[in-house]
Amino acid sequence: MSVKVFAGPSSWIESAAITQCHQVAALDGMIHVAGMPDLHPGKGAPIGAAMLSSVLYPFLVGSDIGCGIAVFPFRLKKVVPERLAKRFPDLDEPVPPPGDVPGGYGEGLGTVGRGNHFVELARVDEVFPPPRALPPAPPTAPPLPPAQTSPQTSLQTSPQTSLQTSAQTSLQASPSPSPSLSQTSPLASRSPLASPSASASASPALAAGDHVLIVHSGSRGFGERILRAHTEVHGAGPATDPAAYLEAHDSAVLWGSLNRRTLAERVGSALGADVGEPILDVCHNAVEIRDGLYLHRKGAAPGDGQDVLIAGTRGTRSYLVSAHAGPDAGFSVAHGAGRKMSRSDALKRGKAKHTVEELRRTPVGSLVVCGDRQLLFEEAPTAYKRIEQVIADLTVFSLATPRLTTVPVITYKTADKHMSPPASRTARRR
Ligand SMILES: Nc1nc2c(ncn2[C@@H]2O[C@H](COP(=O)(O)O)[C@@H](O)[C@H]2O)c(=O)[nH]1
Ligand SMILES: [Mn+2]
Repeated sequence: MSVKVFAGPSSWIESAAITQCHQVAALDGMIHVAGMPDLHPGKGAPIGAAMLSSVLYPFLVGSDIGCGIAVFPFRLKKVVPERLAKRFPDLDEPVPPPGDVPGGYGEGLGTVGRGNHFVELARVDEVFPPPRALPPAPPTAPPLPPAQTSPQTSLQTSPQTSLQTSAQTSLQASPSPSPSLSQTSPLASRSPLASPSASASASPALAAGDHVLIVHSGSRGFGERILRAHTEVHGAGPATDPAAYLEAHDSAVLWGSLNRRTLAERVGSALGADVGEPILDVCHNAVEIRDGLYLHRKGAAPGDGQDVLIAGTRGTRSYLVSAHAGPDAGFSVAHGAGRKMSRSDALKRGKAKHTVEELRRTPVGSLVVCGDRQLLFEEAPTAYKRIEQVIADLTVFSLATPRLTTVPVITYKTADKHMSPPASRTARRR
């Protein structure tokens, strides 16, 4: 029941998020809570955290089970952003599901979903020279770098804000997951997505100027249905039948991945692009079984020996990193910049600060396809923390090594009826 937050003295972490980490640490069976530098408060549980426990808690994964970020090589003959933005298909309209869709859940396949989800055409910007040798994941807790001690003082606004303390509540004996479950769960042995830590670090064959499609989406209504079935009976309590929850969870993880591929194919075919196999597809809301324990991740990417795209915002760079996090960090890294403002604050402040036109063309010159004005403000780049700070923290704490950056060209959030595709404009003229 320890809590450790990987944020340096210059990083701003809301005290409410630290409080949530300690509340989670006090749960029965909880062993360790690792907060990432993009840590921020969520609904009842922190976002940007990896939580290791002998007890399985579905609410710690949340409703968007299987949400993740995939990066696809996206080869286009000519990139004229204004023209391409108009050709994006309506990604709020689902496609017919295949017969063997995971979990038999057919609704909403091929849709991006609202909120933070997005499909982004991005350009590879800076490619960093390869590191000489990646440090292996430490077998035990590494000594703290100097930066780790300072935030303890800078964040001491409440008794619960110290960054590495033991939770006040003592660990109560709780049943460990049965060994047979750990061995037989699909999570223990199946696909790299279902077993996030299993995937190897691949060197992406990308060069500056190449284009990629970044797809951030989850399991839409499927994950929500799975969580609701649990919470309606047990609220924030543990899963009484972990195997049943895990079976549904694994289907949602696969569904999320299928959805990201479907989105990439839809956009590829509408834009006339050649879409390759994903360079990476990493799920940041899931539970992994590790040494017979449950490692819950909510807004945290598996980070022990694999590449991860850490999203910035639609108006800043994103970073592809090689992750090498150890047990202290819950074998995890950040998944994004993390929200700095609540949606309502972003809306209120944004309206005073930005025009809609400003938000449709970002400071890096990229275009935003978003027909929903409110979402434009809620998701403004200024609503997020600085991605450079997140990456600096991951680097200082030896959790990740930056490999390259991407810069947005077109970010699709939701259909914009003013930007109809050429085909429908032609149809209307007839
Ligand atoms: N490159 C972009 N990144 C974005 C955009 N909108 C949000 N974000 C980042 O994604 C993470 C994901 O958050 P999650 O908790 O919903 O999984 C978020 O922290 C932002 O940093 C965007 O349009 N483009
Ligand atoms: Mn997500």
